Amino acid sequence: MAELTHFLSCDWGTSSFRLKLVEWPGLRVVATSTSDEGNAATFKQWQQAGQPPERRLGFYLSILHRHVQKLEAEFGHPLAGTPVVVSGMASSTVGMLELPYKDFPFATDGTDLTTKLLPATAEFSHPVLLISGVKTPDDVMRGEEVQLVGCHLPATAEDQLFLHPGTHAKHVTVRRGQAVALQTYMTGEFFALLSQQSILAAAVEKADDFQAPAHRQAFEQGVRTSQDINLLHAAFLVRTNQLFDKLSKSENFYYLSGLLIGYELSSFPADFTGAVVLAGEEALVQPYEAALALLGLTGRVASVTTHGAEEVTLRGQAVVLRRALGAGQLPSVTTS
Ligand SMILES: O=C(O)C(=O)C[C@@H](O)[C@H](O)CO
Repeated sequence: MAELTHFLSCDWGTSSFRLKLVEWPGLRVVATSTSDEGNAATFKQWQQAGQPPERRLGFYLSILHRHVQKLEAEFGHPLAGTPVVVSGMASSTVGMLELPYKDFPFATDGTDLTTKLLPATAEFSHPVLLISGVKTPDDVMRGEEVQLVGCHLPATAEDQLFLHPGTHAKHVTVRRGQAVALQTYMTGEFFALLSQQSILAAAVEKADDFQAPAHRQAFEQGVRTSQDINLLHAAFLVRTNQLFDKLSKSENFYYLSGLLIGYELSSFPADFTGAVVLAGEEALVQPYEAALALLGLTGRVASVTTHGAEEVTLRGQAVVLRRALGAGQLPSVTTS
């Protein structure tokens, strides 16, 4: 038996899989294994495999196992017994094991999130702490609630707005240490569908240089257009931008991004003057920050602070892991 020195952080989303070996309690990432084996693709594979329902958990754990082996090889030590903390869509209808949502409101210090502990077995030698999502009467999230907890928001008298860009962008209102309202915007998913599967695919080319002046300009043009023109018409302008040589394909990528983010932010609450907390992948946080400024929202609110996705995921998972350790649900020692 040895003292707990590491945990495995699994952020298993709809379209991506991320496993990290993390030092405990310092939260330094030692090794990472990522893939596009998101829950949507894994669930499809599971359905195609035609196995009985009782094998589903094992099917998902075998993917986890393969990634743990990669980390083990990189780390150079066995990881048997090291706990895995899993957040995201793994607890959903398309995940390894469906867990019920925790109802809103929930405490932003992470004390009342729903979790399930799956003990280590002969096939998978790690206890798994699976974190469930949260729901309002008409909206849900899985994964972002852990990142919200990882923002370590102070319980202020003034409302805070947690913005999480992504496939399903989340806007969560926080009041005195409680998350009280949620709206999901399918911004990232619409972007993927329009830019990859519609007629606009021929007019758009993926780019990853938001700061290039021409890209930034095209993005800002998209944000401005979103405030004046109907979405269904403005989307077609992506095609005519290219037909009439107004924008290059990579500029169009940012124009479409600006359009959709602009439409999403159109519903920013008119009377909100509190603090905005923007957390997510850097490539998404940057354009949201720019759009907030362009729309005059940055000047109107108390502050806009930003956090990276990895930082808030690890900190949020650490809160939940610490709670499980404190409650004696998990041994504070590993078996290797
Ligand atoms: O719980 C579910 O079934 C969801 O669809 C939640 C989803 O929106 C995630 O929060 C982000 O992809």
